[in-house]
Amino acid sequence: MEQIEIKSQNLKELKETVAVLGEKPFRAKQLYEWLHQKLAVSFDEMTNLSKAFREKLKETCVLTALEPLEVQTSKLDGTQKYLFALSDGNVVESVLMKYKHGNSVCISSQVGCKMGCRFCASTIGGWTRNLLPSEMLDQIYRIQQLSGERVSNVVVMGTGEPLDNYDNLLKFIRMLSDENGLHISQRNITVSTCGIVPRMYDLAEENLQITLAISLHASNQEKRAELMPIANKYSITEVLDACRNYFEKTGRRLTFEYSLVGGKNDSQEDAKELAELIRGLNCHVNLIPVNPIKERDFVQSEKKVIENFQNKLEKYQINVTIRREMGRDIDGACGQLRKSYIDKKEDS
Ligand SMILES: C[S@@+](CC[C@H](N)C(=O)[O-])C[C@H]1O[C@@H](n2cnc3c(N)ncnc32)[C@H](O)[C@@H]1O
Ligand code: SF4
Repeated sequence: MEQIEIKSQNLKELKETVAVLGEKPFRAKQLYEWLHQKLAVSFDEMTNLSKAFREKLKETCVLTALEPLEVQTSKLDGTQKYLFALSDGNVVESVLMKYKHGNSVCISSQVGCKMGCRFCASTIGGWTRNLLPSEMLDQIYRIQQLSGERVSNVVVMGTGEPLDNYDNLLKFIRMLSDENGLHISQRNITVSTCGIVPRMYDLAEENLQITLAISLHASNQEKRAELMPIANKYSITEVLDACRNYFEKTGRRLTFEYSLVGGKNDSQEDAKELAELIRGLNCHVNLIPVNPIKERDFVQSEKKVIENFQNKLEKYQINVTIRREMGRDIDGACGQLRKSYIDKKEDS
């Protein structure tokens, strides 16, 4: 008999599992709390469940728990990068960032990525598989336990394209915000996408309060397609239409991420074109100085160029911030810690 992957079950599914195992319905809530509030990593910890029930659980279920392989801590700002092993030997990375307003965790949604964006380390080795809801949740659970810090914000901005793992992502969001679990407000959850248009329309219908962030990175179709192959499938116009629909349906302000690549998309004309493109949309632009990766020859825009870009957008009344670079002294861009671990393993 196939084992039940119990940490990906929501409370309703857990009630069914508990019934099949011959236990009273109230046990499901106790079990859910052990898994998602007390963050248990073994059935033996669940001391208010009978020994016989725990034995049954061990026989019939697998309990997903990520194993920390490496933790890097920034001396500059306390940012921590975690490398976790999954049960099949794959590895994923996650980041804990400490801000005045609370602690934020950036999680991965897939092992690798199919999308091939030119400046991104996460896609260099291709895509291996989707992460399960439990594997997304457990990145947060383990970080909360290992760091002793309460996590208040979650961003799905690590390796992978979350809307390419749609069903698992939705289950993850609902379980993360469930009052019987960590109960993180959906308003404190951000999902970042490269612009999978049909899924953006689907997401608008899910009755969620999350923030949707769109990786735009260019002010026109041609430039975007140079940086992001997905633009050949869904045009920039289609992405913006989907954004307008998302705002109409959810009332949630959108975030546009714009990685500034020296000499590629950082001119004053680019800024003007961007302002015109998104005019009238309730949105916020996050400028990200691109983090150079050794496999590509992209360079970061100069500080002055970044500031001028920001000023130009502000002239057009666009809400804009420059993303503070967190953990600058530890393994660079997103996906690089995982990549250097895999490279080292292959070398040896
Ligand atoms: C790694 S992606 C994951 C979420 C989703 N796949 C997406 O593209 O929005 C999160 C953000 O990091 C940005 N990013 C990736 N590599 C980067 C780099 N080397 N420097 C700066 N930003 C980068 C992406 O463009 C995207 O806006
Ligand atoms: S930026 Fe996002 S979509 Fe593009 S390759 Fe990286 S993880 Fe994938």
